[in-house]
Amino acid sequence: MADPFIRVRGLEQKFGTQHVLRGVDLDIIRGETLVILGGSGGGKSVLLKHLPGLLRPWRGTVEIEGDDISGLDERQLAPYRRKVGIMFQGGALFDSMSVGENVAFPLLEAGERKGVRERVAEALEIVRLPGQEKKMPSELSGGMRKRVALARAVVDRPACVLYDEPHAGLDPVTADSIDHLIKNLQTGHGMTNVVVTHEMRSVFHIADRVVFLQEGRIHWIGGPDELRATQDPLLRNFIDGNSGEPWPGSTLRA
Ligand SMILES: Nc1ncnc2c1ncn2[C@@H]1O[C@H](COP(=O)(O)OP(=O)(O)OP(=O)(O)O)[C@@H](O)[C@H]1O
Repeated sequence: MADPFIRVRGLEQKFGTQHVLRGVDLDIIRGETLVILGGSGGGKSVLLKHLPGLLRPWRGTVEIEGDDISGLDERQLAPYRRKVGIMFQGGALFDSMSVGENVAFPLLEAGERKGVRERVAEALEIVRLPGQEKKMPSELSGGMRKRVALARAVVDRPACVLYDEPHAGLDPVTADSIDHLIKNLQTGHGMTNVVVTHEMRSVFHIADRVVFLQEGRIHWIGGPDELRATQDPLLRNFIDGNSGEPWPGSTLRA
């Protein structure tokens, strides 16, 4: 098996009585783009948050490059978090800060003082927003906000980037441009990508492997071609966007 950058074993998460993750085993291979699919509320975002230690496992372990991070405190987690950038759901920019200040934020948090301006400029180049440092988030379109969020996720040159629904709220063309950026980070910059999305078009464009999470467990894992051909009823309905409910008048047509 190829070299895993992140290894998840027996991961379980409970919130009160709600058992959200019920034993997830997953290897995230260095340099791949892994897409996580699944129904709403199935635990995709919770799984994503475990990867850089933003949540502590109820049971099980998460390893980054062979080191078990599941028992570490915030200070001990800091070097691992620098290896794993996150583009949060909705972009989550600080509205009172300029684009440049937003992108610089993780570097300043990590105590970096030298070369910050250059690295911010480089990150904005990568997301194809060069020279936009002075703009305020309120002046940006939804797609541009996502790009700024992506620049912030990669400014510290992480080995791996996590994306929580990067296409949410975008038109198909803008969503496609985000896919190009994601793929370019993998092929041009050697990054490992883990993407939670509902966009099937994007899955077939960017994924090397796909994981389908169902009720807190991995129901299916495979490549995009296997996904296209699958006869698994759960996956078929998901791919075809079929809830199984009848349409009004459908009996008349039958
Ligand atoms: N911090 C938390 N405290 C309590 N419950 C939580 C917490 N985070 C998530 N949950 C619950 O865990 C379940 C799974 O949430 P999660 O956000 O991972 O779903 P998801 O698969 O990403 O869904 P969606 O596609 O709708 O975003 C939900 O029922 C959610 O309410």
